[in-house]
Amino acid sequence: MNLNVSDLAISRGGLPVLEGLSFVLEPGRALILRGPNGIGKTTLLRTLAGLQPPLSGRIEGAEERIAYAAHSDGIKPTLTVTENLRFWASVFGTRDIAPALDAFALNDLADRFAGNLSAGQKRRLGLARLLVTGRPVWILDEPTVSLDRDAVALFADAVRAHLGQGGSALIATHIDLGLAAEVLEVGTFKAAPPPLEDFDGGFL
Ligand SMILES: Nc1ncnc2c1ncn2[C@@H]1O[C@H](COP(=O)(O)OP(=O)(O)OP(=O)(O)O)[C@@H](O)[C@H]1O
Repeated sequence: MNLNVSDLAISRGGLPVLEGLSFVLEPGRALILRGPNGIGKTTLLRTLAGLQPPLSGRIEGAEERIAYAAHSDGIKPTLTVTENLRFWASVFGTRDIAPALDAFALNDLADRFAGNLSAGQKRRLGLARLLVTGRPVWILDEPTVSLDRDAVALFADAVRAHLGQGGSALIATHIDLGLAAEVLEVGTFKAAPPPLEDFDGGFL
């Protein structure tokens, strides 16, 4: 099933950010979001994840199918790595956390409290959560922040495996992940600034 986005307009803090955005994300495909800081990539991902409504347009194929990895990784610091993954598995109605531990090289850290992990280790745990969701559409906001080169490679491998199993991924990133993916330049869809209600006042 595709994720279909048609003529989407979105806002943040009451101001329009992007408009006229349309794309299709097919099973087995990855789409990389590119664009300068502040253009609206996070706002777009938040909207697709259902955290805020669009101004207008249509999003089809998102319901109950999206796993969202945001800037904040949402790990529970007083639970161990294993307990975190088991917690998320129970939330999403899945059982097997072993592939997630393996994919992100977390076995040696399995009994450590998540709050005591390094930034990159926490990020690996946050990304491992994707695997226990069982959800097919991964929405990822700068997923490689804090990751070293080996961990970036692990992440790219996990995405490739996910695509190979018929999943899809929409990834906002400033780095080259080495994935066979299309690139969507978000800046093309920058919204026009709202008209000034008080035109003269705008100069004062
Ligand atoms: N909580 C907020 N309240 C109001 N405005 C916000 C908020 N967060 C972001 N913005 C503004 O919304 C616009 C879009 O921000 P967004 O975070 O979507 O950009 P981005 O493309 O993801 O940027 P970056 O590459 O820096 O992560 C920016 O002008 C930003 O300043």
